[in-house]
Amino acid sequence: MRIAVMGSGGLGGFFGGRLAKGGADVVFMARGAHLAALKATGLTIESPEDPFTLPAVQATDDPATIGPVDLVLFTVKLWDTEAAARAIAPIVGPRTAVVSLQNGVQKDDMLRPILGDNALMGAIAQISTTIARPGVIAQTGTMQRLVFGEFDGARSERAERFLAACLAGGIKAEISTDITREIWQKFVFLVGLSALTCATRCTIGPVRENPHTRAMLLGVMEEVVAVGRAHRVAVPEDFAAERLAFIDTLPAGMVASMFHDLAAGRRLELPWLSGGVVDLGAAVGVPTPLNRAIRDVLVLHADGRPA
Ligand SMILES: NC(=O)C1=CN([C@@H]2O[C@H](COP(=O)(O)OP(=O)(O)OC[C@H]3O[C@@H](n4cnc5c(N)ncnc54)[C@H](OP(=O)(O)O)[C@@H]3O)[C@@H](O)[C@H]2O)C=CC1
Ligand SMILES: CC(C)(CO)C(=O)C(=O)O
Repeated sequence: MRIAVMGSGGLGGFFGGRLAKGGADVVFMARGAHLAALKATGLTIESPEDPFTLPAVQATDDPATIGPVDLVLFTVKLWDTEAAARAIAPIVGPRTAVVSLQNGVQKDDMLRPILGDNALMGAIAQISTTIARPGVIAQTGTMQRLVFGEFDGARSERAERFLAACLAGGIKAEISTDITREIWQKFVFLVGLSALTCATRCTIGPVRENPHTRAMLLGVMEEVVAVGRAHRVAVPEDFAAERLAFIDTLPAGMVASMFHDLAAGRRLELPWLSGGVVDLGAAVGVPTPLNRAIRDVLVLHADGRPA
């Protein structure tokens, strides 16, 4: 299976690396020092479970040199979505699947006008990875899971082929027949985790212990559930409470990726997380005061560290 990774950072580098290790024909799209290192010394995955190095990988910043592929793993940060989608036009043929592992529930609607309905397959990724240094991806913890599927629920041949490639590479992967619900359910958890860890500058341990922050965490997630249900997504009504129980099982030191971005003074995906909840809530008349407050206290950091 010929696979191109658009944005070979924490997420794309990790999953693209595992797919290549499993025998897929993978080309990595990257830029800057990371691209130079991939070309010079290959790709290294630092992982507590299964570290490995691929000493030589195909890497480029020019999609025109790749030719049409079977599947594009789309893994740029959300603010790069439109530009990266336009850049991959030369490698998307009539049967190419484009699988966005990005966070949030708006990513596929951002891609659809550029790439068309047929190209898109829905997906979520559960993992914690980052570019440790050029050419090197570091995984925190051992959680790694991909869930993907066609938006119409069909178990398509391209989804089955991708599943086989994932499993060959040691990726814990599965096909979902209700991928829209999966994407929203991950969104409920991610918005809660990112909102509360960023607003408090604390890990999830103290957030879930304190009655005030615990109530706010639950309230933030309840708003996401209400917005999803108003958008006719079959998220169970009590899903926020269920996620809170799940959060109680997580390591106390866990934070969201947006917390790392905030701590490092990098740009934030806030407009598509709590900000996305506010916008999507407004579109269907569902009030989202807690997510609005989170968005409004973090907004000064959304473009990176304020001067
Ligand atoms: N990392 C994780 O653990 C998880 C991340 N996600 C989501 O996945 C998405 C990606 O996150 P993550 O992997 O952490 O981000 P990274 O910043 O680590 O990786 C994105 C990479 O894409 C590169 N890039 C952007 N545009 C282009 C382009 N046109 N051509 C070539 N390369 C390009 C960036 O380069 P440059 O640095 O130069 O901009 C960067 O190296 C986000 O939506 C995130 O929320 C979801 C689950 C877990
Ligand atoms: C919650 C988590 C770690 C799950 O993959 C995530 O997606 C993020 O923090 O961006």
